[in-house]
Amino acid sequence: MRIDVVTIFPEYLQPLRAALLGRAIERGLIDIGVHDLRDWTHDVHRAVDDSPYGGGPGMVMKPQVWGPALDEVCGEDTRLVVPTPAGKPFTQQLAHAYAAEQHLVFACGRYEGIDQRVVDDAAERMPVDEISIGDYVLVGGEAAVLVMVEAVVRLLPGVLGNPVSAEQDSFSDGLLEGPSYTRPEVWRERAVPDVLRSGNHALIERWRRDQALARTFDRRPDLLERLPEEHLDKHDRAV
Ligand SMILES: Nc1cc(-c2ccc3ccn(Cc4ccccn4)c3c2)[nH]n1
Repeated sequence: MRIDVVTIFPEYLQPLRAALLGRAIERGLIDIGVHDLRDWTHDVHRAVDDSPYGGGPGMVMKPQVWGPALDEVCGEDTRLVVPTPAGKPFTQQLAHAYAAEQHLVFACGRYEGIDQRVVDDAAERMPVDEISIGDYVLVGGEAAVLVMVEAVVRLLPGVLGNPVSAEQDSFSDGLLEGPSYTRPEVWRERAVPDVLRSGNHALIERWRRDQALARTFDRRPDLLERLPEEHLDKHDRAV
């Protein structure tokens, strides 16, 4: 998979080259390109924004700069992803869909966003998704891209040391993950739940599912409403 990011703050994307993602790049599992949008400006001031038509606060990013940038960075098999507070929600399901793509290009806006004609024009040549990572407002798209790239790349074969955990993720079975424990057995007078040291794998699996159901019910009841009917057995309903 190839990922390209267009931004006026290329340095903001440096974390993509660290740790797990950095190792995935070194191992050739992904290629990542970060491009400075100002490389496509034409004026001495390298302007990327202008006042909004219709008035209102802030500035809007110029189509004459974004257009040529995306023309050059995007290719035949590109999916363009544009982070925005007004986007469709980014979910684990969407992360899996993106992990199957050949080429993702992320367009990082700043100010009040990018002139809408840039998205409309690109959508005539490629799939374009306007995506929100949550119901809060950031200053620009870069932090959203770091989140999405991490969620996508960890799903690629060979990236995670323990691939099983990608399937057992929170959300993968529709529930939140329950609590985890490691040594020591007792820490600040708090003991690890006995069942986890019982060696009885059926009991452990049942306890973990009960914990996941209880936590989901408490923190994200909306996820339970979305679960397909057959997803909960009669024991689950009793939890
Ligand atoms: N889930 C998300 C995504 C964003 C996001 C993504 C890209 C941009 C480019 C500019 N801004 C600031 C801004 C503020 C006000 C209205 C429009 N945009 C962004 C914010 N915020 N929250």
